[in-house]
Amino acid sequence: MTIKTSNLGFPRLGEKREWKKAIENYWNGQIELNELHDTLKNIKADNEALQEGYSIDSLPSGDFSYYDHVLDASLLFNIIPERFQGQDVDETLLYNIARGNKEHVASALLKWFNTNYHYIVPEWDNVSPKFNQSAFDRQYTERSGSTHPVIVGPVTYVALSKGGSQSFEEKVRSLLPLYTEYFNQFGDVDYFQVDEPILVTDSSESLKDITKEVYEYFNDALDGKNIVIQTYFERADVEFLSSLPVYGLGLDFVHDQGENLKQIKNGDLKNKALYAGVIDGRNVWRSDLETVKSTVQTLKDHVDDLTIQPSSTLLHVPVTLKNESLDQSVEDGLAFATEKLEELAALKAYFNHNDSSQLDALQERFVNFNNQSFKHLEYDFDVPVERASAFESRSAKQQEKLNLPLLPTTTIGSFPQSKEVRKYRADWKNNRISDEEYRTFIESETKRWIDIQEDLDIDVLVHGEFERNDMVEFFGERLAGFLVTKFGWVQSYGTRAVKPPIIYGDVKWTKPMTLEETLYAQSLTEKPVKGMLTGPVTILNWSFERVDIPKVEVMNQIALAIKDEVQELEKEGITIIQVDEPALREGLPLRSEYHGQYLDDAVNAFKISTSSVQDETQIHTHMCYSQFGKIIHAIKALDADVISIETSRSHGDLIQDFEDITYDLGIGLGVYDIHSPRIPKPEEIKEAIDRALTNIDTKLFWVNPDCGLKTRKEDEVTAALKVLVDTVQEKRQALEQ
Ligand SMILES: CN1c2c(nc(N)[nH]c2=O)NC[C@@H]1CNc1ccc(C(=O)N[C@@H](CCC(=O)N[C@@H](CCC(=O)N[C@@H](CCC(=O)O)C(=O)O)C(=O)O)C(=O)O)cc1
Ligand SMILES: N[C@@H](CCS)C(=O)O
Ligand SMILES: [Zn+2]
Repeated sequence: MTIKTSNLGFPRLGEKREWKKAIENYWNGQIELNELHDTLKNIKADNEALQEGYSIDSLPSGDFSYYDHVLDASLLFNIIPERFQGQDVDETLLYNIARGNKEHVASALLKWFNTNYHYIVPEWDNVSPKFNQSAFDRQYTERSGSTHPVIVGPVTYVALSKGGSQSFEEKVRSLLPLYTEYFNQFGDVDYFQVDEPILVTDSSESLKDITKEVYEYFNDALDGKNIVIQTYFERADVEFLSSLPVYGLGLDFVHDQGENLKQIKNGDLKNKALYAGVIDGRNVWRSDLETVKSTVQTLKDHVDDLTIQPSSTLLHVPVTLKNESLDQSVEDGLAFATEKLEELAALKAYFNHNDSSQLDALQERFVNFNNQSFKHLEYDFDVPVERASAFESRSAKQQEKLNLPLLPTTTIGSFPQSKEVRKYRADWKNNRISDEEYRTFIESETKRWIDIQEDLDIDVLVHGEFERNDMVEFFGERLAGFLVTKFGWVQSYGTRAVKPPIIYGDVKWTKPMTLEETLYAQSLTEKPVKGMLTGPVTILNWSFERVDIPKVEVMNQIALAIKDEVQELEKEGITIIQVDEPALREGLPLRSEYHGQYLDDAVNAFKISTSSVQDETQIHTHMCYSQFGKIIHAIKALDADVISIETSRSHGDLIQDFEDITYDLGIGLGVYDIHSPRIPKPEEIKEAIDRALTNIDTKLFWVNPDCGLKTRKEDEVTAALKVLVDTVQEKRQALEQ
């Protein structure tokens, strides 16, 4: 049997983020739409040429996007938020929904399963589903050669959406003729890749009937066109999926704890082509091709029609190693998107042409890397994981020290990372300016923003994080055990990207990382300045983690390092320390059988970092974009004195979770959406506060924006914060009367 190769999706950012730069230039009016089209067309063509260069048998199409592929599906099927209806379906509408405009708020952003990628949540209220030809034409421009169009499947699409009075099933059914119309747009294609990752989650049991209905409908309507149901990130129910009338199944053989392979060996896959995800699509390690070889051999023995591919779209890994200048011994261990395609090509040559030369060369590099020992330190994880006193008594001591007003106001940490800030950092990193010049600049920016915060009359101040490129990469640059890349960008939301650091060895605190900037800021004001750290769970989840030791051990190593930093800050007189954990929810396993262990480990790691402080030191944490329902008890168990959370983009849905349990620790409510340039109206902020205060004790309540303000412009920040502080001051007066 000949084995084929395929790919599920390629990063759209471009090698050096050309995609981001073009779109942002278009938004800023620096280029016209034509030029945007041209640049994006070139990136797409480059991506295709690169994949063709590795003789991938079937390339994805339609995975490229002008913002987000879920939003693309919404435009394709006319699921347009009510407030944006009536406009032409074009780029203006696309970016209005994604970013909001002067009149209307943007749609909500949520995490795509357990990744750091955000999709735009479809809204069903009063929509008129129909097939939009213009949206299709932009998305699926013809390519020559073998291709499989990619689209998010109807069950997943509806499961990820919100609003509307129709039932889940009604929504799915209303889309089926539109998907058919979509399929019928194409002439000859290899197959249709219909992404249904929702079918690897717990919900998959309750979704079986409608899933069956959908794929039976397509089978009747499609006149023999080949559909592959693509799953990833966890094991699937192979027997059930095999019972559906589709041509093939896409399964993840990397993140399935061995369960997909077991099912294949068990003979659960019947009369289906198998699209086997054998190369890790979301971590950066070179594959052990000897092990992959034996997996593929086993699959070959059980399956008649076999295609090998990455375990998921490569959207979640950087484009290429070729622009990096890493030590060879480390680079040997890595494979970004391009190098993963090289691995597929080597496997194909081995299986189809009995040519093992490429495979042997790659395997030699894997072995070189893994022969080095990265585990040598001993750790004492036996440190306090409980605060000395319960919340009530320590919070009284904190208030005595801090003397904060009712409804204290604060921000989440970062202030605008302006072009100037980024330029200074780039100049410093490239040795164009000295350490001293960089430090002087960071200090002047910090001072400017301490003054702005004082003028605004905010109660608890922040230093602004001007010295940080990113809240995780910054710590990755300073902790032992991490390496950072030059161009290892991965899309996070819209045009915003991150460069996750790579954990390759034992993590260790070596010297203070945040002290200088925090103490400098504190020296400028009488008001408290929060120490600002990223927590161990988030550092782990937003890094590419080593896989040679258990994940929990890596998390605890990071936790000890953050504990060391917490203690340094406390020792130097910082009285409020915020340990951000925005990625805690995202790391939740997709199957609930693993939730308990994950949450226990995550809570424990946070508490390793934060429990050793005195009662008087106030520990804050922050989480954004989170759907808290399933983890609310773990959030409470963190025992943070104050948590600040995002609520405004979910239009208040989220606070319900905190209302539903007795959350009796400090809570700061995000009262406006920082992802949008829009300035909030006082009534909106007042409404958000009033709603929360109906159930949350006034004495426990703080007011803050949804998240850090690094992406916003200075005038947007000052205007929005003024509205926030003015509204709170009015509210305070009303409460005190
Ligand atoms: C809170 N969020 C975060 C997530 N994940 C993280 N790892 N970090 C997060 O903060 N996930 C969920 C959310 C996602 N939110 C965001 C918000 C904002 C960004 C963002 O702004 N990203 C920037 C890149 C940030 C960065 O690393 N900058 C570097 C490099 C700067 C740069 O572009 N340099 C230029 C040269 C500059 C010059 O010469 O003028 C270059 O390299 O070309 C830095 O500041 O040093 C973005 O631009 O997308 C991401 C996620
Ligand atoms: N302190 C960080 C948290 C972002 S989730 C910031 O303000 O950007
Ligand atoms: Zn945040």
